[in-house]
Amino acid sequence: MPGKGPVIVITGTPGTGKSTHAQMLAQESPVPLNHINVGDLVKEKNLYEEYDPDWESYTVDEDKLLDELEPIVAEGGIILDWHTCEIFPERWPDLVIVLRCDHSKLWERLEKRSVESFFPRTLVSHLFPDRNYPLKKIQENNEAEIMQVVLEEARSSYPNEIVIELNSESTEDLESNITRIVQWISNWQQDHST
Ligand SMILES: Nc1ncnc2c1ncn2[C@@H]1O[C@H](COP(=O)(O)OP(=O)(O)O)[C@@H](O)[C@H]1O
Repeated sequence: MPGKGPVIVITGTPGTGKSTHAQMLAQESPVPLNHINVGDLVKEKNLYEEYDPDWESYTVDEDKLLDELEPIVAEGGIILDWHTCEIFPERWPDLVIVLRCDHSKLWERLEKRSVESFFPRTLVSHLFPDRNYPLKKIQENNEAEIMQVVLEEARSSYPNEIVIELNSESTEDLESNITRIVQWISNWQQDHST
């Protein structure tokens, strides 16, 4: 979709490094990119139907979310950072990055979001609201990563040539991924300058 900059979707199972990549990319990109953490936007703007405290998750109101994002996407120059991507219309993204991570490493990362292994669940939400990440959610996300759910979703929703799978297991991966995406943005910029 043409605009002042490309529309880049960064997706992947929770914990694969989407926000880390998006923040770094926003800093290093040769064109200004506005990082939109879609999960945060859903909470801030109440774009959900209900909240499930057991799973610590929101059922997103997809119509409301798309209405909110449409004018922002039309402007271009954005990174959409979310653990799913198939609801975004095919015409939106110029590039879809799917981050991947070895499942045992991913488990360790997600475990850091949870203190449930040390304290009873009923206490956790009161004492540690920021680390109230249910163990069953770690399991679910781990299985999803093994089954490459997000990758399949991206491949079935967008043309193959704009879907790129990148490993995100180390800082070396992070740096080389950012270098590669920055190069892609420079090419995009050249192709779109008149
Ligand atoms: N490529 C990487 N190498 C090392 N650590 C990483 C990498 N990507 C992410 N992390 C770490 O993993 C954790 C989850 O990253 P985050 O960006 O919050 O994931 P997401 O946005 O996909 O949920 C953070 O502690 C982050 O520092």
